[in-house]
Amino acid sequence: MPSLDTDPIPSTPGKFKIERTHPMNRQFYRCFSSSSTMFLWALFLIALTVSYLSFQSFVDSGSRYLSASWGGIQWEKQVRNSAQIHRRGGMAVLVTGAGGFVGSHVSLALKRRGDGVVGLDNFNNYYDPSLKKARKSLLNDNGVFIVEGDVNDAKLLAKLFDVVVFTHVMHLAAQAGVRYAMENPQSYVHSNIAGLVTLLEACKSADPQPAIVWASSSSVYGLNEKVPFSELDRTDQPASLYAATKKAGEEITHTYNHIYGLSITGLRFFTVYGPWGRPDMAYFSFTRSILQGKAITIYRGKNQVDLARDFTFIDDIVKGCVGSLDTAGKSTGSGGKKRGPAPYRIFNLGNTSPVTVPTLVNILERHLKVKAKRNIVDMPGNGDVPFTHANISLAQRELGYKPTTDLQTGLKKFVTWYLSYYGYDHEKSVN
Ligand SMILES: O=C(O)[C@H]1O[C@H](OP(=O)(O)OP(=O)(O)OC[C@H]2O[C@@H](n3ccc(=O)[nH]c3=O)[C@H](O)[C@@H]2O)[C@H](O)[C@@H](O)[C@H]1O
Repeated sequence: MPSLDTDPIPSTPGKFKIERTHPMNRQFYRCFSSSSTMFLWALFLIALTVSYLSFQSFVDSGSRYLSASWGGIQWEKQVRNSAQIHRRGGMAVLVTGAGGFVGSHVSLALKRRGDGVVGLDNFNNYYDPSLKKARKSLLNDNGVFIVEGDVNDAKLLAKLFDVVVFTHVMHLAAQAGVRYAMENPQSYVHSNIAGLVTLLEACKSADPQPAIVWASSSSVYGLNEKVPFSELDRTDQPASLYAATKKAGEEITHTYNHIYGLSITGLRFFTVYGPWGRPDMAYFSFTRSILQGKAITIYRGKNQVDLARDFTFIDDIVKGCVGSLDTAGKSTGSGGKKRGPAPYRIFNLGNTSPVTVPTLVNILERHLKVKAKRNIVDMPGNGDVPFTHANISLAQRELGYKPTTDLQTGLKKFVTWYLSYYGYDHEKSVN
């Protein structure tokens, strides 16, 4: 029999370090040599662990209670007021990502026509949170209350559905950005997969169930080369993790439609731009750099072909979102049980006229009256696709969707907003 003093032999050399037994350790081993002492020690350790764990859970629940930014009578009153419907046949809509670019515009449009709107946003710092807070304050001035919280917070969602009978959910909260997925892949799983499932679980259990309209993405077309992209084209070749999570969202929502009777409409947005936009997007960051006199990097595709996007103006996208809410059929389930088939729809929301990135820069130069310093580089393998181009006939037919703003006009509106928001103090225009 090997004694306690014998060195253990590692099964995989190098996996753990062999410690020479210290004289102090010998005493420690002797302590355990009698079985009754060992039993007492074990009891003591168990008691210690149990009291530590209960203390931890007390601290956790206490701090959650103290730091929770939602709950309470006043909070519920704000939520109810915001959800008030002020037109006949109006809807009560929960807008997730309401502090975001598309979310803030859609919330305002719904509120202005008399629908009830409650926002939800976690105000994360993917880009300058002060821009999100400024959107929040604009919405607040227009009677839209944004709850600060995450779509992964099932308790918060349950509470919201408890306080308000939402007829619709406009789900826009997401981790956006194609190239950032290589830097922070987990954030895409957290928001676009886990967050989506948490939200669908809440919607499935709500009684009555709301109809759901949510943001998919043009990026699901990935390496598809058939143009223009139609909803029937293949979407099984994503070029980025962002695209893959959006594609997964389309499959996940299909499951909830199939099993629980949730009414689902997925919208494939094509590179949305405009006032109050996202600072991480090319048109926005180019504007900032041009004004600051910094060089901009323009990616170029294979064989020196310019990249192109079907840039779509925010007002057109808002019309598509509102049209989707207006035409969404009802969910059929209740109490988590399906009572019959419910609609499952997917639409492209694009502009149908792709423009190359260098042309986008030319337009910005004209509007800003400043020459850009261009640094043209080959497109790195970072998830980008060479071009996008939407076929919108389905959305035209079913939603009455008809984009009316060309890139020239839309960028003019963006630049006007940019200069009024950031002024000419270019140092202020941080990311
Ligand atoms: O339709 C979508 O579903 C997506 O649209 C948007 O993605 P993209 O179409 O990639 O927009 P965006 O980043 O503005 O790059 C535009 C062009 O500029 C090029 N580009 C970009 C940056 C740069 O420094 N240089 C450059 O040439 C770049 O190579 C590209 O050709 C949303 O961000 C995304 O969240 C998602 O909603």
